[in-house]
Amino acid sequence: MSFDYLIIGGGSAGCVMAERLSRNPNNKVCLLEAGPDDNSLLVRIPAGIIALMRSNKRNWRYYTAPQTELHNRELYIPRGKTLGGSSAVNAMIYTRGHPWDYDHWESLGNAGWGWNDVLPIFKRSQNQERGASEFHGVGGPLNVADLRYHHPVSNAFIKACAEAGLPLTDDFNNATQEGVGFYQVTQKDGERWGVARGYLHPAMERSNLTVITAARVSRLILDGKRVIGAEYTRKGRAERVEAGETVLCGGAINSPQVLLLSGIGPREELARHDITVQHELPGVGENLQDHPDVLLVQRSLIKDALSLSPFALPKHIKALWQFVRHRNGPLTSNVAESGGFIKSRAEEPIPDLQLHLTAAMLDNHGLNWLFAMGWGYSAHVCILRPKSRGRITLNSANPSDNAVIDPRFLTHPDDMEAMVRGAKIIRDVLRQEALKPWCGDEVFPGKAVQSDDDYRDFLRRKCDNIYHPVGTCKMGIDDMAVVAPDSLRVHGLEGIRVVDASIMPTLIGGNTNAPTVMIAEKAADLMGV
Ligand SMILES: Cc1cc2nc3c(=O)[nH]c(=O)nc-3n(C[C@H](O)[C@H](O)[C@H](O)COP(=O)(O)OP(=O)(O)OC[C@H]3O[C@@H](n4cnc5c(N)ncnc54)[C@H](O)[C@@H]3O)c2cc1C
Repeated sequence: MSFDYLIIGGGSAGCVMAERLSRNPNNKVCLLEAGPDDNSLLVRIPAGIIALMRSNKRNWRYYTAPQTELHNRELYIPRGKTLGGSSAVNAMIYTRGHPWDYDHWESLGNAGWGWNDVLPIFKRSQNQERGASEFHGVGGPLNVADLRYHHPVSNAFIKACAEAGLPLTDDFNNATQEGVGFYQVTQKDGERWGVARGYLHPAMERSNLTVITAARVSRLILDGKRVIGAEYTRKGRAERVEAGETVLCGGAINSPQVLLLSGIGPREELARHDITVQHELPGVGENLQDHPDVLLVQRSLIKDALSLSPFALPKHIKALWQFVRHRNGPLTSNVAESGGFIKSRAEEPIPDLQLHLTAAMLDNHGLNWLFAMGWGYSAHVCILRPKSRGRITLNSANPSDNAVIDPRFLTHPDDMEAMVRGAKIIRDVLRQEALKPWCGDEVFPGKAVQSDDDYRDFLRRKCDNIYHPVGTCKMGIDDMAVVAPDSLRVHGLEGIRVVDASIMPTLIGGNTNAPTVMIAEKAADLMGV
């Protein structure tokens, strides 16, 4: 098979690329996705995230390497494995980060990626249901809506934040970002509106776009320094596809893995696995950044939480009816309805913490079933610009082995101290008057945690991640950069670009789906399509 363009990975970025590249009927475009299609009720129903978190079918279900600062725990890393990628399994929160993040990218040598350059792209890629404004656009493919359902404890959490002296806001995507409130979500008419729904599904009507699912790319095919296609396996058979240009959209974990398997990366890492060096590029897999996150959990006196208890069954049946009949009620919840961006101390120039409140008892990403059968609520706090840096390496040269994911969480001491400040702030919020009707026993951090050392110990035991790995094929002009800012072409190679969350030079201060869509839209602009 031969195409003009080959897209590897049908996730957030891959869906945008497929739509943009196939707009011109003269372009023959092929999209290879490792997972199945996204035709699933669990994907459509927003609260389906609870089941997708455990899915073997549409979730890669990765684990990190042992984290040295976290008692060598191996942390769960869910990633979407279906059309739409992680946008098909995510919490649908629509945030972009702070304008500073993009001006910072530009200051690192990435001309054209400053806030004033990217704001128009964010605006044109969205359909803001509240209407157009200085910061929002209408008519774009990504539908951005207010939640149709708010759990009472999410409301009380916002009030408690105000009582604790935190600012409130009704828009996290303005110039300041600061404040607590309800998140807006990528939903439409009460259903998840992932990037596949917004971009890919309409484009799949086009005869010049071929989408092949269950096709896992094992390596790129090179002719000298030019990439001419890729090999993939489907139903146990090895296949190949050739293309004039290949766009790698495998996400921050799989894109570097595919490059490494193809002999593109740091010499020593390739040598360790007897992979012939096709192109030495020391930055591939380096610079991994993710948001470390911890949960503070309260038991609830009122039994109204999202519980997996059998006693909650009648409520769940009613919720299903509300969803089926009216597309509203608890099943339209994104399960992290309220939260926001705050400063961990007065001298921070911009918010350095993000909060998410879940009206459920959560431990280990909800994978702890027994715990989730309790009645309670959980407040996440994460630091937005961690200084720790990790890496993606190979387990082996076998393409069906998972990569080694080592975010090295909290290895930078400043990250630990910011997490301690964050945990203290949230604990204070959870004790405020507005939450008193719910406030039962504290589960985490627990009564014994009082001193700063206790908090550090708590974080070593419980700190985890909140699903935003980026940076492993970073954009830039320095020695460790993998792609060039003016084209997203891989340095030193022809016929190959990387377009996904892995190109972020630094992690933005917010959830990463909308920024990934922006990256892909901008990539298409740079390609002139
Ligand atoms: C549980 C969860 C909750 C999240 N919540 C939010 C949120 O509320 N808001 C937000 O903004 N962000 C959220 N995120 C993050 C956001 O969804 C991601 O940052 C974004 O989707 C990343 O897009 P991507 O294109 O880089 O990668 P992905 O969307 O992960 O896409 C990569 C695609 O490539 C495919 N692939 C990988 N390797 C291969 C291969 N070898 N061959 C073929 N195909 C391959 C994968 O199956 C996948 O479909 C969440 C993520 C998760 C996992």
